[in-house]
Amino acid sequence: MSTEAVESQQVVVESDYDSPTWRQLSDFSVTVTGNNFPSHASYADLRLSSVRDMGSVARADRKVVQGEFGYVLEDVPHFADYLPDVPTYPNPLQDNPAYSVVKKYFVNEDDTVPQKIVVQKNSPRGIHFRRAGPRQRVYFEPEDVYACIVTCGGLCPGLNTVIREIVCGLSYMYGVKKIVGIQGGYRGFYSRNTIPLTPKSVNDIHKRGGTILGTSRGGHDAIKIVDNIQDRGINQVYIIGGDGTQKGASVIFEEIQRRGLEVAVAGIPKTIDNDIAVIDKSFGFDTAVEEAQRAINAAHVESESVENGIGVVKLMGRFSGFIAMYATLASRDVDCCLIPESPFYLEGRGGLFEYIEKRLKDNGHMVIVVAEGAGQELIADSVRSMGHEDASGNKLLLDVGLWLSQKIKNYFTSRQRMTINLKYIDPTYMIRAIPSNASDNVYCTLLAQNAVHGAMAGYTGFTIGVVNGRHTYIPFYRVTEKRNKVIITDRMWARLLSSTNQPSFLSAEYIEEIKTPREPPK
Ligand SMILES: Nc1ncnc2c1ncn2[C@@H]1O[C@H](COP(=O)(O)OP(=O)(O)OP(=O)(O)O)[C@@H](O)[C@H]1O
Ligand SMILES: O=P(O)(O)OC[C@H]1O[C@](O)(CO)[C@@H](O)[C@@H]1O
Ligand SMILES: [Mg+2]
Repeated sequence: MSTEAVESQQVVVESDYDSPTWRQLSDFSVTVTGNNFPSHASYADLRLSSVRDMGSVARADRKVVQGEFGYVLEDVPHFADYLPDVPTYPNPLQDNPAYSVVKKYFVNEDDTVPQKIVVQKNSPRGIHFRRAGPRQRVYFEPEDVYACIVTCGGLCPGLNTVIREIVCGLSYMYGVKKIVGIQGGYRGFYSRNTIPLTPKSVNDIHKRGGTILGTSRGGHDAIKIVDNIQDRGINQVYIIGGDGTQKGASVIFEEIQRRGLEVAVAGIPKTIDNDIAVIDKSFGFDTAVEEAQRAINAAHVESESVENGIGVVKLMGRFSGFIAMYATLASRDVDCCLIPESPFYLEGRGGLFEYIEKRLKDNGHMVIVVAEGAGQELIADSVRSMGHEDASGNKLLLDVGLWLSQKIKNYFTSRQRMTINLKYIDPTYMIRAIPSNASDNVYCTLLAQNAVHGAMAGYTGFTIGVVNGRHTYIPFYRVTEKRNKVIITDRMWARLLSSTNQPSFLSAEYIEEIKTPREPPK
């Protein structure tokens, strides 16, 4: 990087991420001089001075570096930000025979990955994340590392693969010997014994579904958890779980930082629903879509074997319909896909019943895929809402599959409209409990290895994720502040609609409204 380019870099502390476009605080930005990207130590100094200048509006937990042409690096914390005197060591990978012939194995310290890859000639370069991978120097001697792994939230194919590859990555790449598993999710830190993990003990766990460590919802007590980490002398914490888990990991990291501990906290995002923001895809999703085909095939075979057969398949997806959408697109046997993001209605013109009737008349059978979070507002209208939450505070859903099946049956039996033959298939937990497929296994391996490289290099308070095909370290707040959802005005949903030929359930006014460009604010 040239000196001129470096001289124009500025460090700012973001004040308000809730606003749709993030605000540039030029009054408080600091020009970085020197002949390299900000080193961690100087960066920390700049960051803290910015924080002081900005008083109460500053967010000390966010590291944002600005460069030319609208370049923004949303960086992750590093030990050097709050522990300036921590010694560093050469990366032991340098002497690893497996990597000895690799020409450029270490990641350049300055490498970052853009979030937005489709750009126009004059558009700003936008948000970037720090590229993941091994660094020349590490912040731990292998014999000093005491690592732990915990899995939280619901099951997902690939959990065991990630556990296996963290253990093997730490052992084979860095020579780490002390690794333990925390049993039963977050509460296991303070209520259960740890289990030792070695490459031998995890050797074939990737062939099994579930998590060998167990998991749970609720039970997140940051003080007790960090007390336990401190008491045991653990200095690397690998936390595998969904959005709730990553929020919990962020709180643990803050407490660790507040206590000034040299403990790296690395999150590995997990969710079968694929609803974690920023990342291209979450592990286990491919496996889920593949396994869903079996249920859809069964529904298709059942429905086409009888007169006016209807197969209803419920798939997971509490807030996002990605599994349902991809499983539908993959199968081609699905006539209608219902997801939480696309409200639908049953009766009247353009409604679901009208479509089913037409489809049965034309084809003699049909398959409906419904994501578990779809139509919840319709069910709540007709059934008294349970209004319950699970131990983590997630709203418990009403069974849309059962409800929909009953509604369809009622519709066709009332006034002797048509004799139908409906089969309802709920494969949700069968899909979640299987081992990951080959492609997810590779994906899990790379996530685990890059999480290990990050922690060894002194990065902390990060989630490892693939952004535009590249592994990156993403600040926790980025993956927890919102959920990834199917955008029904994007091309992918249009592709689905054109493949199933189902109604969009959108009113003509709504379609007109989104097509009309809005007046820019004066
Ligand atoms: N805002 C939060 N702050 C601290 N801890 C949290 C927060 N939200 C959730 N957790 C903790 O994270 C753990 C997992 O959360 P949750 O049960 O919501 O699953 P998840 O990680 O979102 O995965 P899933 O995709 O299965 O929902 C629980 O132990 C819960 O107590
Ligand atoms: O029954 P559990 O374990 O609470 O999990 C159910 C939820 O977990 C998820 O699979 C997310 O992990 C959701 O799709 C589903 O609603
Ligand atoms: Mg969740």
